[in-house]
Amino acid sequence: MSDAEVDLTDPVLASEAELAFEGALRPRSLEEFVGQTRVRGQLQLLLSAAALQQRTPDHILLAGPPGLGKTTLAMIVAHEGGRPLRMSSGPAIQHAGDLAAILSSLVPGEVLFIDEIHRMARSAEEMLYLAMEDFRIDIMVGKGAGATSVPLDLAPFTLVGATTRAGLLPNPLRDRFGFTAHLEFYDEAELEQVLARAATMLGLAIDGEAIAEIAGRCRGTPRIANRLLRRVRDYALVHGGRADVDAVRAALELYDVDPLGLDRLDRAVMMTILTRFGGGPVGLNTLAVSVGEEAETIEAVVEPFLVRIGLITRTPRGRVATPAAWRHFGLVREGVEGPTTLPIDDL
Ligand SMILES: Nc1ncnc2c1ncn2[C@@H]1O[C@H](COP(=O)(O)OP(=O)(O)OP(=O)(O)O)[C@@H](O)[C@H]1O
Repeated sequence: MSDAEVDLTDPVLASEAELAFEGALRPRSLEEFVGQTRVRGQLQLLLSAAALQQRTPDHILLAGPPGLGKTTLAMIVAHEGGRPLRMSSGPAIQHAGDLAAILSSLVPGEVLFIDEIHRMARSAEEMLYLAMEDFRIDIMVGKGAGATSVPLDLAPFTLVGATTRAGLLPNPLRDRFGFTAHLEFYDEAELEQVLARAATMLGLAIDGEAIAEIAGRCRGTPRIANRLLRRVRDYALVHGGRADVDAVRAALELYDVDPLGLDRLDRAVMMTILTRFGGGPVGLNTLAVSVGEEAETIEAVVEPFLVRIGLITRTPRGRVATPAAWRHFGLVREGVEGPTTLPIDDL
């Protein structure tokens, strides 16, 4: 996908240009990593203890929505311990053999990062149990009645698994991680730090007010913060002006990112709940069909943000719009008296 096709507020990484841009901005140490104070402290302790005992650190599971820093933390785990890093992902491991090839070629102490670990093949998952616990796998040789299993010792390694859907991992796999970190959305002060750091690295002169304006619109997600900053930089460059708050507002209006950070898909979801289903409740699949998007995207990307900023709630019968949502979209629920619009500050 080209840079121009990237949806600006989609927290999932998409374009090649962005990959290079992110690589340049990635923090390299826990100290440089902004926010997630608790997780940072926990990881620091785990890594320091392993270093003192001269052993490989425990396996680590990183859970949380896309773009919050899971890949960055995996790289930091390797970097801080001076260990090599091997990167793979669940969708790339479709057979136990794919995993056996990776595991058998690890060098002692290597960090193996498996992104989207919940999408790995079931047969590979089972192989991973033994590998994580005993640094050993059983390889099946031959077929049918003559098949035998040959044990293969592995070099000790640290598995860092990342998932946006921790609930989808089978318990035996989840239990084999020595530590699970739940990454949280970032608050605005933290996002301002992420943005200020990125602006410095990009050599972009931007004032505090402009940074705060971007921080308020990036859905608690550093990846989106960096992406919006890039568009603001382009805007200032093309218009020959400063990257000030006016440039931020103009650039983000151009890209259809509203003051709450809602994009076109968020708005489509909200308007569907509000106008087609009278505010809900609406089931996830019905909602997905109505807006023409995959249920998984709505559940993993759109919904957590809308819940977080208080525009919808999840009930056993489906998604329901909150009074704040009616106000934000300037709508009135049938049969309910009230003003049609209230300022966004009221949310
Ligand atoms: N705590 C942080 N401090 C500074 N920058 C950060 C932080 N977390 C993430 N970033 C920035 O956001 C970008 C995205 O982070 P990263 O790729 O680690 O997210 P992710 O959770 O692995 O996403 P995905 O699950 O989609 O791969 C990084 O390139 C980095 O520049």
